[in-house]
Formats: sequence, C-alpha cells, structure tokens
Amino acid sequence: MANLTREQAAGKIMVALDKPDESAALAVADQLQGSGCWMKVGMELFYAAGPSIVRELKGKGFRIFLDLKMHDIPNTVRGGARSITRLGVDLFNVHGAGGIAMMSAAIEGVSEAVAAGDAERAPLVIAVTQLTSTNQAVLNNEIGIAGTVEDAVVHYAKLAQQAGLQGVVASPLEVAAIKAACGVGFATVTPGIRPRGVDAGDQFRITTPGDAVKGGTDYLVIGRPITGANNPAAALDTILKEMTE
Ligand SMILES: O=C(O)c1cc(=O)[nH]c(=O)n1[C@@H]1O[C@H](COP(=O)(O)O)[C@@H](O)[C@H]1O
Repeated sequence: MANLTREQAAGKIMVALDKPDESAALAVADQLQGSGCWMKVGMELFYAAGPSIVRELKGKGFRIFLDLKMHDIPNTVRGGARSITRLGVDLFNVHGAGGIAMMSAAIEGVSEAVAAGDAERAPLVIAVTQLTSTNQAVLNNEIGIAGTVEDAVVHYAKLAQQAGLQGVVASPLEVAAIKAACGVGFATVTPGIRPRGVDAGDQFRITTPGDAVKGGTDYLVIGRPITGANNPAAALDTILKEMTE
C-alpha cells in the first residue's frame, strides 16, 4: 500500500475536534484550514456549540464527520438522521449494536431528507462496531459478548452492510478482516491512531499512522495527538510525512 501523495494522505485524516466550545475548536481548526483534512465534530463540541459549529467549519472548507453515535429506537434514529442530513454533513455514525432495523432507519431518514429537497446530497452513514477503548477482557467479561474482538467487529460490519450502510468505525487492527468480509469498497474509519511515543490514553486497540495506512484503512480519526499538541499544524505535518513515506 502507501505511496500516497501528501494531498491524498490529508484527505484520509479526520481530526477529532474534541473541544469544550466553539472558540477552542476554531482555534485548532483555523491552524489546519487548507490542509485538506476532515473535521470530526463529536459529542463534547456539538452538545456545547450546536449545529452552527458544523456550518462554520463547512464554511471554512472542511468536510465534516458528525460523530453522535446514534443508538435508539428506529423511529428516533430516522428523525435524527433527517436532521443531520439537513445540516449538510458529509458522514455520520450510528451504533451497530442498535441492529439492522435501527441502521436501516438511519438510511431511510437520509433518503427522506434528500427526497424532500432539504439536502443537496446524502451523507455517508457508518456504524460503530466495538469502541477502540474496548479490549478482549472487557468484551467477554463486562459487555458479555463471547469470541474475539475481531469476530464481534466483523459481525457488526456485516450487519451494517446488510442494513445498507457504507462502512464502519473500527480499529486499524481489524481493517483486513472487515475488507475480507465486506469487500474493499466498504469503508473503514479508524480511530485508535497513535504516533510512536505518544500516550495511548484511554485507547486500547491502536496502531501508528504509518501502519494504519499500510493496513489499508480508508480514514484515520486522530484527536489528541494533533489537537493536544503545542502546534497542531506541525503535528499534522509529521503524521502526513509518516503516511507518505
Ligand atoms: O466513532 C468514533 O469516532 C470513535 C469510535 C471508537 O471506537 N473510538 C474512538 O476513539 N472514536 C472517536 O475517535 C476520536 C479519537 O480521539 P483520540 O483518541 O484523541 O485520537 C474520539 O473523538 C472518539 O470519540
């Protein structure tokens, strides 16, 4: 794999803007404007700053992954998906654990918003499989799912594909198994990225940016290694160099 251009590598990076408010988020985003990377808006920022932060980041030219991990009854998820689609995001996620009817409802909500003329185009919808902070013992002994983490991830990926979703969130360690089960065109969006020497924090199933690219992932979700750096643009630059080596 690899042999990526810098532009191609940047287009694979989704920066997790886990910041407490709009000004803290924009302080980071402004340093990365024009880099070609995506912005991921998650719960911390969205619950504080609301939909306007999405419009603001779109206005700065970023593609947006809205990470609200919907997990509810199908009717509620359908409505949530309609609202998210109207916002004009490029990609959003739901929990695979909600099952096929719930995931299909998300796709229906997207289609309804597009058919009503409320959105120019349909965002991609992906399913969270097993959180990258989950390890084998937690999966088996706390969550109560038997088998390996990889088995559980692939199981959710197959359900997501059946429901009509375009991909999944998983760790880079499971990319090969997901692609083998669902095809290379089924998108893998992978957090759990840690450059060598950077603290893993609460992440468990991790790889370096270079190994994630070699493993064939489509998108690398990277938060603290960039947003927590003294110079986020320089941190991104170092990661891009590793990805294009
Ligand atoms: O859906 C996600 O984006 C997600 C799923 C998952 O399994 N693990 C995971 O870390 N994430 C998100 O990816 C980002 C990772 O951030 P860092 O650990 O700071 O690089 C966070 O915003 C998480 O909410």
